[in-house]
Amino acid sequence: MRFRKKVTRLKDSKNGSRTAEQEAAETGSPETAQAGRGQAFQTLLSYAKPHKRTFLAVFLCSFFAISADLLQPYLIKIAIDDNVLEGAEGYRKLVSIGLFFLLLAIVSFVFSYIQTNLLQRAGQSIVARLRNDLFRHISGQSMSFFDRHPIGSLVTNESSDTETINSFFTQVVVSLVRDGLMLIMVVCFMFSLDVELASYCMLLFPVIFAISIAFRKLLRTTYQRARSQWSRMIAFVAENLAGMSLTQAFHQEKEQTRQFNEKNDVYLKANIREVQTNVFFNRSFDVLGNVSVSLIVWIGGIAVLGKKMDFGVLYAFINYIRLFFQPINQITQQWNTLQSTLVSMDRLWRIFSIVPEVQDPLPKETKELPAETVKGQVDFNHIRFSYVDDQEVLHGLDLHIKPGEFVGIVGTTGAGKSSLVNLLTRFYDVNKGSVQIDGIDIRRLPLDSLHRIVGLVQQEPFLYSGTIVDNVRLFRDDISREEVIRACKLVGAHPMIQRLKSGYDARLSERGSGLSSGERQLISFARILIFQPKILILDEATAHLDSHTEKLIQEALSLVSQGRTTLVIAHRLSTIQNADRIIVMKDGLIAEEGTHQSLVQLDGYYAELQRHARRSAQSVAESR
Ligand SMILES: Nc1ncnc2c1ncn2[C@@H]1O[C@H](COP(=O)(O)OP(=O)(O)OP(=O)(O)O)[C@@H](O)[C@H]1O
Repeated sequence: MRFRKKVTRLKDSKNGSRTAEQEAAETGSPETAQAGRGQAFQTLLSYAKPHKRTFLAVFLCSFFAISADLLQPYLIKIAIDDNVLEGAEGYRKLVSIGLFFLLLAIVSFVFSYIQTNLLQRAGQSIVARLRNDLFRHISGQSMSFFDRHPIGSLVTNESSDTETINSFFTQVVVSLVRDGLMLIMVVCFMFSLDVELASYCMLLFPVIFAISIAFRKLLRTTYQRARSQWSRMIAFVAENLAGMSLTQAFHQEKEQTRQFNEKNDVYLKANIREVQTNVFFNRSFDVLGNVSVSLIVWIGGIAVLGKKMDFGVLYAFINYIRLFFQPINQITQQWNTLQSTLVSMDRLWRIFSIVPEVQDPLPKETKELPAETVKGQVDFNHIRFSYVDDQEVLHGLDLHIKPGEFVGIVGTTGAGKSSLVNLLTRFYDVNKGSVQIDGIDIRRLPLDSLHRIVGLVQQEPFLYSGTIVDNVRLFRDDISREEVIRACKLVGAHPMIQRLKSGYDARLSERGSGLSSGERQLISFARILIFQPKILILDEATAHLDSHTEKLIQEALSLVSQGRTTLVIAHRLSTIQNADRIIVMKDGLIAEEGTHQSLVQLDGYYAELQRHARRSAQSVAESR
């Protein structure tokens, strides 16, 4: 991955909290942005390196196309000064000049066509590779990364930021090459026609330079403002779409629409301001161009009247001064694209420079633990953990689970149940203490082995867009359809799948919508039977399941937990009544532990939770 190789790796601190550099890279302090821009730009160019032959061909095509364009006014000058007044002889030459003019137009068309195609192809393939690298990089990030980066903004990175980089190659680079070349050649033609008049025109350069400098900061600020408002709006839309059911359930549509309108308005204003600045900037060159033409007509006209200059030369000069402003106009119009490239590059660089907090161990520290030999002993040794510095969530928790033990975890919301199991999958790393499997610190296990050993059934299981079969075997073709069907039958998902129109080939829509959360959990259970992890974590569905699905889940759970160490975060206490041990969590610590019977007898926090659950169930039943 080029971008990742080249950027400065921002080192992660051992205990999981982020370094100052990492904070700075993510929050984008100006110094970091400045430091990163050079590297980011170099990296971007390294993406272009494999296409250097194409860029050379583009340069040659531009040269031929521009030469053909610029010869045209010169031909007309020859026609006017040398042939128009020559009678029959001049007429024949005029016909050949006309044909040559036509030939030049065809040459210009052909080379421009080839150049545009070559450049588009190179630009698109550069960006396709960049998008791949970015997607792979984001997919390899730890959960803390996703806590800090809204999905909407990552979508913007993956879509519009990479597309902007494409515009850089297909517009900015082409403009710099083609228009830069054109400018140089126009100046050469002007000097070859009349040195004095050409020298006057050179006075325009400092004026153009001054205008560009005057607008530079304003253009950048307005552009950046518009872009950040845009990405705020997209992030808002992405979040809202993900939480649409909640919005509707709590009749938040009006409020959310109001907030969206507000963001949309701010973006609209920022956008208008940006467009106004651009138009003003670009049109100021038009004005300068027209002033120059009138000066040339005045100075050149006097020279023609005084017989110091041929009329054809003046005609060609007027054409060239117009052509002189054309590339300048084009180049300055690319200013915006260049600005957007810099902003996008900055943003991509910030993402690319984030090293995942959770990583594979170094080779010398790696311990192999083949999945077949795992016994399933799990030890949480005095673990301390915080998502955010200074806000500890788990405070030195100790928990030792025997191979094959079924452990239920209960507690009030926010007690730290999910945080605890997230440490076992290494979605996050502990700040202090250690988590071990069969006596080996899980930070020493390669992540892919760890994830083969520890299986997870989430509260809201994620299903990919694809068929049921794809989702159970996770797109692995070496697992047969028959195995998938057998697993689904065992967990009791078969009748439900058969009710779907295309059965096992039914394509699930995004995130498995179309299936209830209980049904999605059943599919996840089938996955467990296919992949056979030695340790199973189940975050039980919180939604009220109908009694039939609840029974199916209970049965599936007792089936899949056989022969594996199982940790179940239970929201319904009935799920874990038969657990070997129940852990009761409170404020990031274990408050009580024991079997259901012993905890009821203790009449402590667990008994209180149970009474509370019973009261809630009663009031739900009464309200029906
Ligand atoms: N991604 C996160 N970033 C910051 N804080 C978090 C994050 N996830 C959880 N927390 C905080 O950590 C604490 C423990 O949360 P956790 O999700 O582990 O509790 P829980 O017992 O699983 O609760 P629930 O039953 O509601 O799922 C809470 O105070 C919560 O606000």
